[in-house]
Amino acid sequence: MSVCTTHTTTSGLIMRLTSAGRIGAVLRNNAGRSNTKLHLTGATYGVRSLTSGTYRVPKAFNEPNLHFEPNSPEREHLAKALKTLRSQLPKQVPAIGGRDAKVDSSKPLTPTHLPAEHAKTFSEYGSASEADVKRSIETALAAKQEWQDMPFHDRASIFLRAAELVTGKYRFELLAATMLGQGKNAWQAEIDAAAELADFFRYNVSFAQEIYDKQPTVNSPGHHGRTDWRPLEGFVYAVSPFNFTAIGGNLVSAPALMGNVVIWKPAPMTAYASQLVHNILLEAGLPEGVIQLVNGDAPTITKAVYDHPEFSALSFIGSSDVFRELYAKAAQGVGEKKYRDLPRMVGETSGKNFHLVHPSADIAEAARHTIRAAYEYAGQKCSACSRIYLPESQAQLFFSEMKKELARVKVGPPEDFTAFTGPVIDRKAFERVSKAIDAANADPRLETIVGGTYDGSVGYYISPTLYATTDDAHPIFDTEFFGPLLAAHVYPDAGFDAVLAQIDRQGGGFALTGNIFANDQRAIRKAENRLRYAAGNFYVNCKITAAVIGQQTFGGSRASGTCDKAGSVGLLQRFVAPRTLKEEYNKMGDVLYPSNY
Ligand SMILES: NC(=O)c1ccc[n+]([C@@H]2O[C@H](COP(=O)([O-])OP(=O)(O)OC[C@H]3O[C@@H](n4cnc5c(N)ncnc54)[C@H](O)[C@@H]3O)[C@@H](O)[C@H]2O)c1
Ligand SMILES: N[C@@H](CCC=O)C(=O)O
Repeated sequence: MSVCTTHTTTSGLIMRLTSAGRIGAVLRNNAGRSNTKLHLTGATYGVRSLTSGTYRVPKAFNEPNLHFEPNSPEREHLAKALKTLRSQLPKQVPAIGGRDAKVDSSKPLTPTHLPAEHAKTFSEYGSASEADVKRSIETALAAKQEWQDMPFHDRASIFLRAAELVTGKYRFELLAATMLGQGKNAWQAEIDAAAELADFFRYNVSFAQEIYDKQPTVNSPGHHGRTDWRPLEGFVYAVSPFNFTAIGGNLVSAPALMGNVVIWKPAPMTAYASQLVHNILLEAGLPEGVIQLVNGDAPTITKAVYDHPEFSALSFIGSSDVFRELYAKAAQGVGEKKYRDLPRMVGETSGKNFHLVHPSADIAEAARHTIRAAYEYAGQKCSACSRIYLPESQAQLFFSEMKKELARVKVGPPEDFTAFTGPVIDRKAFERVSKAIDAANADPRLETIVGGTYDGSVGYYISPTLYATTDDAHPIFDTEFFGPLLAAHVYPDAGFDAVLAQIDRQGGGFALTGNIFANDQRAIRKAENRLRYAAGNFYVNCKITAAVIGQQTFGGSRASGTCDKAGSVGLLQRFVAPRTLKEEYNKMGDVLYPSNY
């Protein structure tokens, strides 16, 4: 029989000491409800493994895509899921996520609208106050010890189970949420909210295994060196953008898998889709406090996070300006010695991505790739093509191929399966892009090849637009519009070397994605060499969007980000603080060295 005494720690962790020296702990969440029970032995917290073996995680694989052809069963399932979701709108999303989280109806909720139909409210989300965020941080920190002590195989199991939930039970719900809430068509939602999300969960598990496997291989006789891949102390702040449901999933799963706890602030337009992802992780067995989903005003949430001494890393994806602001604030805090650690800044941001067409290229193929890269999802992928460089001899052919193919492209709402592309995300985006179009239409240096129109009466629609110019210094090549707006520079065929220098120089300081279309291998080699720092992802004879997890790691440098590469070991590595261990098996015997005699 063991006797229990109970102690409450400042972090809200209640520990029971038993006469047998075992510690039982009950974690409490914000509301003070007990939600997790565990038994701990001696001074060790967490769930111990009582089985033996160095387990290997299953090999990761890319989720096979569904294609939604007419009359396919998946198209039918998805149409049904869309209809169901529509009938439930607006979806209410609590300020703080969690298994039993409820919307506080005494507080105002913020609406989001369907990008394709702005008169209709899609979600209404609650806003966390500074005090709510502080409590969430404490809840996360209280969950940390148990989480980081959980054997890796068990942590991995949770994310592998989540991948199965994403691709099975919740696939169509996730797709419908991403389609209606973020304005993606079926295919764009499929490659994001089903495939990429599951791929991140599965591949991150393999990347984590790779990290843990990295151990010293050279040991002097009688010595043994090891690496303890510690999670960071404190907590990680993850801030995700509107345009990919999967990105939020990666921003939280990468640090969490390595034993960290995370405060997750998703973009408002993904409040509902992010809640689904969070709930999937909880259903897969993620302990409640490990990822704290917090909605609301970005500066308020950020203030609470940045005021906390245990803020240890920012994991950000979004625009360059916001990242710079968050980076600068963190640096200020570092200067003021606000934090125990030197918080890691991990961020992927904006792009001004290019296609380069060489005179030797297959022009019709280059045009098809360009349409997908520039106009899919209304040009709202960070990787989207927004500047293209065309040789004078091929420019007219390229333009006529673009016109021919674009005549087949339909712009419409996500529920119309025949629509190739849809609206931009919200009024702010619509105003930004339509203003740029007005300016371009009135600019005598630019020739309108296609598009140049917009219609915001029902949804935020901008027609796929292409301008051409011979002005090699036009500011249109330096601004990220984040819409279906492409600008072409027509260069003299003999000026290939000069255009390489121009591409490297232009792009608003960003360096995310770029490519070359060419059949001349010497041109490909030259472009690969000269544009080495102009893009973090450089492609040859294919479009610059749609990197596949496990195949093309993703991320840029210069102003585009810290280039830690989503979908790689590199990203996970940012969320560990390795400890070096060395053990000697021999006795020293003598303090003096032979040379001292
Ligand atoms: N490089 C990549 O991998 C990648 C991927 C997706 C999107 N992006 C970029 O993201 C941008 C589009 O996404 P967006 O419109 O959601 O970006 P955004 O910068 O407006 O918002 C990103 C996130 O930051 C939050 N945020 C905004 N202001 C903030 C502040 N002052 N303090 C704290 N948080 C704040 C937002 O609420 C959101 O959660 C584009 O620039 C695109 O290129 C980059
Ligand atoms: N990784 C995606 C882009 C993500 C940003 O929006 C791509 O490669 O197209």
